[in-house]
Formats: sequence, C-alpha cells, structure tokens
Amino acid sequence: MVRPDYRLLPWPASATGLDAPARLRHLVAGALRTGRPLALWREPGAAQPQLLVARSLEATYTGLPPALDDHAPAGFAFFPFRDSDHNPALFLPADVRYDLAQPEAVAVAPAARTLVPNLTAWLALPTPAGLAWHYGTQPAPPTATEAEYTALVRRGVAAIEAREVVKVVSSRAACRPLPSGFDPLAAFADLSEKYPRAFVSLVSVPGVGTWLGASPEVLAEVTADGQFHTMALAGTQPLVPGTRPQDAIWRQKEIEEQALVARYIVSCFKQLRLREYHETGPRTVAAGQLLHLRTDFEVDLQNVPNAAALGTDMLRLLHPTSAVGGMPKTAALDFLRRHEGYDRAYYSGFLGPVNVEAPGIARLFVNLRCLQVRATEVILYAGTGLTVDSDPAREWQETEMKMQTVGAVLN
Ligand SMILES: C=C(O[C@@H]1C=C(C(=O)O)C=C[C@H]1O)C(=O)O
Repeated sequence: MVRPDYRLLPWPASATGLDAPARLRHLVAGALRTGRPLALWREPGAAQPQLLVARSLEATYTGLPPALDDHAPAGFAFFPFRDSDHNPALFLPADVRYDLAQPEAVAVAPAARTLVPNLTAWLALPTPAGLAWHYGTQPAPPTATEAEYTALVRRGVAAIEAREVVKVVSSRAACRPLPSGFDPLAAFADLSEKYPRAFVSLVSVPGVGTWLGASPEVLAEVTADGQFHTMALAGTQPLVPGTRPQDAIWRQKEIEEQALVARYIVSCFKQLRLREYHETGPRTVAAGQLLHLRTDFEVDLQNVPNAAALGTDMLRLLHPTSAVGGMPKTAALDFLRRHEGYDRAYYSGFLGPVNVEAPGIARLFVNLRCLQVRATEVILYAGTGLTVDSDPAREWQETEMKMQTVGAVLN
C-alpha cells in the first residue's frame, strides 16, 4: 500500500518491455551509482519483495533504536549489535519505494520531492549490466579457526561455571572468496525462494557495506490489528530429511538455553509492568535445514495502558536479547567484548521496516544467518548459545551449519 502523500512516478515508455525484477535492478543500479543507501526485503510468507532507497547517506544516521508507534518516521532500521562510530545505527527513511507487488510506479515521499527529476532520468536509462555495490570501509574481521573457536567456547563454559554469566552466545566470522560473477540480487532471489518463511534482506549503504541475510527470528513486531509480537528462539539441531519438526527430541541443554531466553522476555515485560500477554510454546520450528525451539509472545495493545510506547520500550529492552548476547545481559556482553576477538558489526543487530506499509506496522528481525559482501570476499557470521553443558566440537559444528543457511548462495 502506498501512502496518499507519496507521489507516484510511472515508468517511462522505454521500460514497457521490462518485467518487475528488471525494473528493480534498474532502480538498484541508480541508487548505487549515485551513492544512496538502499534496503530490499521480502517479509516471511510474502510473494514479492520491496525496495526502499534513502535520499542521502546523511539522512540515514540515527543515534537511537527506532520508535515503534504510528507517529514515528517511516523507514528501514539497520542496527548493529553494538552502536559505535565504526558501525553506526542507521534508519533509512522511506524516501523512494518500489513494491514489486505494484510494479507500475515508483513512490516518492514528500521529503524527497527534489529527487523527482533525478529519478525520472534514472528510469529512462537502459538497465546496466554490472552494479556498483557499496563496500564497508572497515577491514575484514579476523576469522577464528576451529581451535580458536573451541577455545572461546571453553572460556565461555568456564565463565558459566565461575558464575560470571548464566548464558553467553559466542560467535565467529568466516571468510570465503567472492564467487566470480556473484550477483547479490540473484542471491537475494535465491534465498527468497529457498526460505519462504524467513525475513530475507539485502542492505547496501556507502561506507557500511552490503549485507545479505535470511533471518528466522522476530525481535519486535507491531501488526495492523494492534498486536505486539516477539519470540524466544534458541536451541539448534539439524532437520533430518524425512522427519517432521514436531517429532524432534531436545536435550536438557537446549531446553534450558531456550527457557532462559523466554525468561528474559518475561523480565522485560515485568520491567514495563505488563502482565497481560499470551505465551505460546515452546514448540519446534524449522529454519532452513535447522530446527529451533520457539516461544511466541503476543500482547494485545488495546488492552494495555501506554500502548503507544510499548513497542518502543520493549525494543530498547530486548536488544541484544539473550538469544544473541546472553544472561545477565551486561556480564555476557562484557565477556564477549573481552574474549570474542572480532567485531560483529551488523551481525546479531536488527533490521526491518517501520511504518512503511502503513503507520503502526513494524517488523524488526534479528540479523542472523547473514553475510557481508566485500570487493573480493564474503564474510559469514554465526553464533551458538553456550551453557554449562556445551561441547566445544558440537558448538563449532553448529556454527558451520548456521553458516550454510545463507552460505548456500555461494555454491
Ligand atoms: C546466534 C545465532 O542464532 C541464535 C542462537 C541459537 C542457538 O544458540 O541455538 C538459535 C537461534 C538463534 O536465536 C546465529 O544464527 O548466529
């Protein structure tokens, strides 16, 4: 749905022969060529993706997590694990929108009216073959060998045994050569097809880089019918071909790990003095080739005092959740800062549209199962929740499996 104050730019006659994906490529090329940030995403279960182009890099800098109420600005949040000068918190204003479900026109927000002549010129150009993706200016992160990662896991387990933390989620980066002719737009389409229930995203921002992902995890969602939704997702095992998720058997370790995440969410509700919420699960869900335990939490915003602030307040309490940091939060984040040995950047941050479809609709996901595209290499990221029973070799295996979700597009 396009909001009434947007101006609709029809495609010129020269675009008549172009289908919606070709038009998408065309717009992406224009945004990249003119140094503009963009976000392309496909919501879980949706048939078509949507593109948003911000009018300028400067307009995307924001110091805070986005507000989740119907008066808040419309845009796409791209938030790092830890906000810093290297990894700024971004909010791409919804200046130019292209919804592939409505491929006949491009919508331009009132704040970006001055772009109309430039946009009209882009639309009339021939579709370019190569695209100039934005690359990050930070060096590639150090990657951990199996020996280094298992040492980190042992350290984490020791910190749990010493009661410094109850749970900590360690992670690592891995580097692969960029396959020749790698096309992020084709990879995005591939992920959308492979993972129909994931939140599939491709974000490209000057200086920050190009990130591609297929996330299974909702961080905070506010829906058209006035519901707030979040989830506790944790515990991992491979989906054995020919078996059903609901028949999976879980070990005590995963059950406890996931219960901690659920308890953390409940503690956030308690801090906001919210008692009226529905909790469903835990149940087993599939995410690509993996199974996880998931508990869903729903709040009917019609039934709570101060409903307008609830989404915003919850988001600020939730990030980073114990599914990606640990518990207690400060001690776990401190452990990671001291021992993890690399910069997570936007991995395990969050991303998604706020008030884009309509005021009051926001869908933010944890940035998991993602990779960063660089000029000659690709960086994959994955983590694992540690408990006192963690086996280092298994945790390494789990990061390998998690990297295969998005890594499938490199084969
Ligand atoms: C940290 C990741 O995933 C998180 C950790 C999980 C676990 O420890 O079992 C499962 C799902 C996610 O909440 C990741 O995918 O990198």
